[in-house]
Amino acid sequence: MVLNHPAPTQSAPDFDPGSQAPALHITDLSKTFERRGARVHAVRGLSMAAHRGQVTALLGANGAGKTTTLQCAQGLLRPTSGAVRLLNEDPWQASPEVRARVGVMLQDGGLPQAVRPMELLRHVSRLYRDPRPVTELVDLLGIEPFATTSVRRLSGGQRQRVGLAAALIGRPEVLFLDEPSAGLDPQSRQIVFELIAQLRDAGTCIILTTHLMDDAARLADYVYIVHHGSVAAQGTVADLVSAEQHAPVVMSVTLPESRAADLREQPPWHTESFREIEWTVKDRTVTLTGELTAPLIREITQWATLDDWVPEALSVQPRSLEDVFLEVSGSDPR
Ligand SMILES: Nc1ncnc2c1ncn2[C@@H]1O[C@H](COP(=O)(O)OP(=O)(O)OP(=O)(O)O)[C@@H](O)[C@H]1O
Repeated sequence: MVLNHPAPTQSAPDFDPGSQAPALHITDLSKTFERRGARVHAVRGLSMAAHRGQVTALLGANGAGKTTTLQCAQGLLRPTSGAVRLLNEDPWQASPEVRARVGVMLQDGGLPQAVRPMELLRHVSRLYRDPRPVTELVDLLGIEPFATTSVRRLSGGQRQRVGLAAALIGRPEVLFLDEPSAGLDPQSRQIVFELIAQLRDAGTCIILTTHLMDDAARLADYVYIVHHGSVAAQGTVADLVSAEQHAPVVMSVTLPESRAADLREQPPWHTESFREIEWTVKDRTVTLTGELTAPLIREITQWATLDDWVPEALSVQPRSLEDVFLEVSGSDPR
């Protein structure tokens, strides 16, 4: 994991140096808006890269700057400063050829309300030279039952699926997905996730935003945690939760009934070396939370096995992506 404090203007990593240049490369991007006379810094010095054949996730709390970043990357917003290269062009001035190689699914589908999904998809398909057959996407995403119902009457999850189909018609090399699983029921979510994995395996560069840890953990090859408009941490999910960088946070030991009194005597967590560790005792279980380094874990296990008895339960839980996220983004809602 790379933790970035404070928001630096670091250049984004080349995830696989042996492969081609990143399909999307953002360097030191900033975007400010004027709102009622005040300046809003939506993105501040954000750098990132996204590669073909990979899913890159922007993970962040509400208002962190994810959508604004994607909109700059898609050429829908002009950056205040910084550089964006999408398929080696500036997306703000991109040629129609480059635009045709990019698929975008906006939050909540971003679809016109009055049209029916089938009409819409057929219309979109006429814009491309070699479109993916509409019927194939309708089947794949289970759109058939509501293909002739106007978008206005569709549920959020149905709109998402139509939006995704529309984004895929042009066989995009780069696919942007803003909150792809928002509003999806578990079955649709599964279908969408499998589709994303297939597209990734076929070489598509997929860039998605989410605030769902689960989505990022399941889908992403590389994660950028965005906080207050810049990258606060980045890495693969495995890197981000790595026990080598930061020790597991939670350890619990349950003593057998016969040793319960030991919890009240002089266990190691009363010593100076445990001063940064929080601990609680409930019944016969002690739970320790904090930066549990190997020596501290050894002290606990030695204590628990001192007189040749075996604890009733002993567990060390690794940090989850959510723990990491809360650590870098803080726990206050925005
Ligand atoms: N057009 C705009 N005018 C003024 N402020 C804006 C505009 N667009 C975004 N912002 C502000 O910029 C900040 C970042 O917004 P953005 O939509 O990029 O965040 P986000 O990470 O996508 O959030 P969410 O998860 O809620 O979609 C927010 O404070 C938002 O209010």
